[in-house]
Amino acid sequence: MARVVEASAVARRCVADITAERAKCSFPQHEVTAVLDGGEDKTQQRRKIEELFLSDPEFLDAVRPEYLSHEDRYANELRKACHMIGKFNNDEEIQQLVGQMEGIRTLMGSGLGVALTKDGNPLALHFVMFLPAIMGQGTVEQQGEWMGRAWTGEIIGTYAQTELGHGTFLRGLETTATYDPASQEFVLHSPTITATKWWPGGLGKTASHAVVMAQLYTQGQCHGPHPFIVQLRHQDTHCSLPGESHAGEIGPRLGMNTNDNGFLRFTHHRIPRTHLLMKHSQVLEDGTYIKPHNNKLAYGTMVFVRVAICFDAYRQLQRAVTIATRYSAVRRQSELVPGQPEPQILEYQTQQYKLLPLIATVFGIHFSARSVWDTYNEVTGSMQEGNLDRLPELHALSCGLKALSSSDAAGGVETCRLACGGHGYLASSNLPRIYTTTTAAITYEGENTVLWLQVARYLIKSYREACKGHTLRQSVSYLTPQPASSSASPSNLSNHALVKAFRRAVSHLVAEAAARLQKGCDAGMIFEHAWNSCSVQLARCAQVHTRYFTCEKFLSGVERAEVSEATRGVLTRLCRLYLVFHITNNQGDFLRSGALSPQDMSALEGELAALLAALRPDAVPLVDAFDIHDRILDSTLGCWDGNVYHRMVEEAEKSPLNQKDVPDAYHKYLRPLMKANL
Ligand SMILES: CCC/C=C/C(=O)SCCNC(=O)CCNC(=O)[C@H](O)C(C)(C)COP(=O)([O-])OP(=O)([O-])OC[C@H]1O[C@@H](n2cnc3c(N)ncnc32)[C@H](O)[C@@H]1OP(=O)([O-])[O-]
Ligand SMILES: Cc1cc2nc3c(=O)[nH]c(=O)nc-3n(C[C@H](O)[C@H](O)[C@H](O)COP(=O)(O)OP(=O)(O)OC[C@H]3O[C@@H](n4cnc5c(N)ncnc54)[C@H](O)[C@@H]3O)c2cc1C
Repeated sequence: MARVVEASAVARRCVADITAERAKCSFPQHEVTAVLDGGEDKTQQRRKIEELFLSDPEFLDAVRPEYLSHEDRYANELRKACHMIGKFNNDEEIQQLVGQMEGIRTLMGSGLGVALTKDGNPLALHFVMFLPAIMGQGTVEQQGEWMGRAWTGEIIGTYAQTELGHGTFLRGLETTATYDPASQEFVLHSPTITATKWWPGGLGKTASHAVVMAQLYTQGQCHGPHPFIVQLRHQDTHCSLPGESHAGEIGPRLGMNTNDNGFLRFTHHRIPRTHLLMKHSQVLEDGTYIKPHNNKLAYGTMVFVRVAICFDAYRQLQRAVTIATRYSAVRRQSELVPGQPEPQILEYQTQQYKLLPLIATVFGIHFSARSVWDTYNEVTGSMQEGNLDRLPELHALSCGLKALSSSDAAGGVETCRLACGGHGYLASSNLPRIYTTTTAAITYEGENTVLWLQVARYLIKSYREACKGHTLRQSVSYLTPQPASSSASPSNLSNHALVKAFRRAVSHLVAEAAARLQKGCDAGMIFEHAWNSCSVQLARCAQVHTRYFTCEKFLSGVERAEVSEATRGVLTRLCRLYLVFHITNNQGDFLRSGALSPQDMSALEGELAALLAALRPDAVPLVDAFDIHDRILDSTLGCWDGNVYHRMVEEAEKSPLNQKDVPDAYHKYLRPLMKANL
């Protein structure tokens, strides 16, 4: 009984601490929530959908997934994923709320969808890549043939591109699709072990179909990687199709273990000619190849997914920083002043330095991802009308923001874990799972270093064009060399002056890299070797350019937001923190280019400390404004009421090892050892 009384005193203290934080709020929280949701109506809609799904007992887990076997874990997540589709298909209210067609995809990828299927959704690839591939790469007839069945879940697909030997270098894929005009079929074949498809999500056991990327051969010529629809499993029995294709799961991974990532091999597997997705390029019955307007159009599905990943990174970081910030308001440790009560760890400036820039980063990713999404829609809209002019810009923007958001989010989640001390290492904090999910995005859909180099390629090309006097696209127009008179240090350090300083720092970095590249070529290196010898510097150009892009979008997003002065105030402080944090962390770039002076840096470092102090009272209110339901956070450390210690103990008690006082393993292994010498 004494223990219970003591425990509830602790609970009362924790709850009191977090409640006191909420009283400090300086802004109307619903406005920040609405900014992030895209309007108050969207907030209401999201909450309603969450309520409809979270109140459904089918989405509850009988035990923590970590305690299940590999197979049971997969089955449990598949059960929930299928129930999610069933619920969507059979409930008109949900369909209206989420939107008839796109809705189910949005739902699966939303914070809610990701939280319901905790360790990876076996149907994710179906919605995120298989359907978009058919939409983006199929003709109207092909869409008619496949889309309806795919939306309802009659067929389940994946996107099988990566092979054991090649992921990054698409032109190096080895799977072949050779056209046979006699039977009007393509013959799919994996000529070597390294041609085995490896990694596609859902390929192991879930998918009945796949979009397979293979080298297209016709009339004796190879035309590069193209997308083909391939049936993998029998429509009634779900058995593998005997002999000609062989699929399976690749085994346990760092995380996302219920995505049944798979392998696939073909042995002269025949598919009809019409299974080549022919929106951009065609093979006629006699084997004649019709070229696309641009041979990178076959890579379109990846462009879409790279943009989608930015939103995912945003949501994962939101969850992690909510957990770590709430916990930091409840956790008390050490003495700030000897003899005085232990402070909340959020009082330590170093803790604020870990968390507040991450709260700002959530907004930075939000505003820039929205902007890239708008660009994606504009560019794909004009591509429908045959105008491909802005495709290179979209490619560079989507590569840059995918790389920046995934690395910021993964680094940020790890910082949040560290900010929770030992308890952040517990599965029940949910930080390990959020981390393993987030860090995967650094690798998939284009490994980040490789994507940085794609951005650099665009920057150098643009810079060279600017030097020839050509006009550049808006996102890189600042690379145009400026007259010397415009390069004086800023007269003030306003937000706009700092964004301008970013522009100057990137321009300088790009000009230096271009000069070094040229020097290599002038010294007799072939361009590719010169490029490789500068690639560390080139990747850096891409990173700073993309950071500049996020700063610019953050600032314009805050300026344009239709909110009260109090909300604009807190968002402006966050934006300022984001700018100052990244500038003071990368001083070399700004000092070398003369964009800022050492005196400016001192002033900004002083301001950084002041910003942390100014934002400290709004830390918990800001993460509260992310409006993440406790079930979606799924964390003993991050729960709304702050009752952390009770939840931790409650979760620990559920461990299967705690169900028996003496485990069977004691009798089997430990006892013989302990009693060996008796
Ligand atoms: C939930 C998610 C689950 C995960 C799923 C997956 O991972 S699925 C698997 C995901 N896998 C991956 O993501 C694989 C990552 N790898 C790749 O995407 C490509 O192989 C590559 C881009 C690295 C190089 O490709 P390459 O060797 O063929 O090309 P290159 O370097 O010789 O450049 C030639 C020109 O093409 C341009 N261009 C390139 N891409 C695009 C595009 N999409 N659009 C428009 N343009 C593009 C480029 O800018 C350049 O233009 P320039 O300068 O000549 O005017
Ligand atoms: C969780 C997860 C899910 C996935 N899901 C899918 C899926 O559904 N479908 C699918 O097809 N694939 C999938 N993949 C595969 C993924 O797309 C590839 O792993 C990714 O594109 C990287 O390719 P890679 O593995 O060949 O790495 P590699 O290219 O071998 O990278 C290894 C190292 O080499 C470096 N490197 C390689 N090329 C260059 C270069 N040109 N310049 C400089 N450095 C270079 C990289 O930077 C990296 O450091 C998934 C992967 C993971 C981890």
